[in-house]
Amino acid sequence: MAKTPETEHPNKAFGWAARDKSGVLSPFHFSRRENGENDVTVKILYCGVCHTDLHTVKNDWGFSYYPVVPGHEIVGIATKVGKNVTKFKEGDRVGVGVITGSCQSCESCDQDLENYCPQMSFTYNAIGSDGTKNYGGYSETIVVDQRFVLRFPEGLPSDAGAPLLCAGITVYSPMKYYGMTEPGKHLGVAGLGGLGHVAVKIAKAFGLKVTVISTSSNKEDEAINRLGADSFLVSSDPRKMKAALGTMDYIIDTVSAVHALYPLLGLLKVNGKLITLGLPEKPLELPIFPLVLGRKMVGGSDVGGMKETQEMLDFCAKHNITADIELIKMDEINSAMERLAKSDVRYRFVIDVANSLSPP
Ligand SMILES: NC(=O)c1ccc[n+]([C@@H]2O[C@H](COP(=O)([O-])OP(=O)(O)OC[C@H]3O[C@@H](n4cnc5c(N)ncnc54)[C@H](O)[C@@H]3O)[C@@H](O)[C@H]2O)c1
Ligand SMILES: [Zn+2]
Ligand SMILES: [Zn+2]
Repeated sequence: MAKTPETEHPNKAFGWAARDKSGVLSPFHFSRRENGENDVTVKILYCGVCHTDLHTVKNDWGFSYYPVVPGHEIVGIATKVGKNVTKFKEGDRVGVGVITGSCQSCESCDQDLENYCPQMSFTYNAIGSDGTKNYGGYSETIVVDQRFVLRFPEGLPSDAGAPLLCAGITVYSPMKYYGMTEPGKHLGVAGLGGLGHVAVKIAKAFGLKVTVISTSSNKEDEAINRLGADSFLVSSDPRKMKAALGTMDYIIDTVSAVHALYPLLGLLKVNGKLITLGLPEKPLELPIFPLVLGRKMVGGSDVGGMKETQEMLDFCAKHNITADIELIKMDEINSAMERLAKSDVRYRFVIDVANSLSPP
């Protein structure tokens, strides 16, 4: 008889999955592999809700592979460690982020850039190294090779710290790589959602001057008084956009939908850098004139390697950086997804997995 998600591995597992592009999530029985020699089994406590989870359950990119158990901002407790595991012991608080596998021998892996390995596998909606499908953190447990497990620093709370495992590293890594950490330089953050609000906090810890660029003034007060931004620019206000032309050294663009890059490029100084992190379902138009005439750069970045993710967690613990979260129960996920689609969240939903997920 063909193996089903419930019978392909020896250990029973339970989570919530989307079955089709309606994106509606519902209870799902499946199974997890036996804890191998290099593996850590994690009892999941909290899991953040990233916009990538929403893109995937809705099949925005056309490669969703149902059923999908999303979730890649996972904090939990190690309950089993394999005999070759040196980094963790049972009872340790650990994190699991966006990637759970790579070849471990290519040029990227050798440079601690597993995120750019050609054989990198995502935590969900992907095939793992054993040839079976990966299911993410909207579930009770997960089994992960120790290379892809993070030590969760003592000072970080498990719930508000969970979003750092994707949102945190996704904004930290390009800031480091593209040299966007020089104190006093001016950073624009376009899109004030999960990624954007963490970008503001990390940028302030690096000593940057931060301006949030947003389509409306709704979040202005919070951005400045709660998140610590220095100023707020409403992109739908032509007068303010004109006054801000050529004032920014760098921009981090976290917008999740198709949008124009032209106005953002105009905000950059000569030699300015626009780093796009959002993953809209259709290509963006790249205006060449402002790039050429201002020697500007447009770049991208995909999460970060494991070494840098650990560095980011330690940095956030040291600087008391966490996400601003709305804690939800597992059975509130469908309304949370609807609210996320409308940008109605301050600023990241986190599922209280351990206290709200139980098999029916
Ligand atoms: N590069 C990576 O490694 C990586 C990692 C995580 C997420 N992502 C992607 O980044 C994007 C943002 O993720 P998030 O979790 O922060 O999402 P989010 O929904 O929390 O935030 C997105 C922000 O974009 C704004 N926005 C949406 N449409 C807009 C438009 N047309 N114009 C201007 N602003 C608009 C929203 O108001 C919101 O503030 C998603 O596309 C996600 O898939 C990329
Ligand atoms: Zn994510
Ligand atoms: Zn590799």
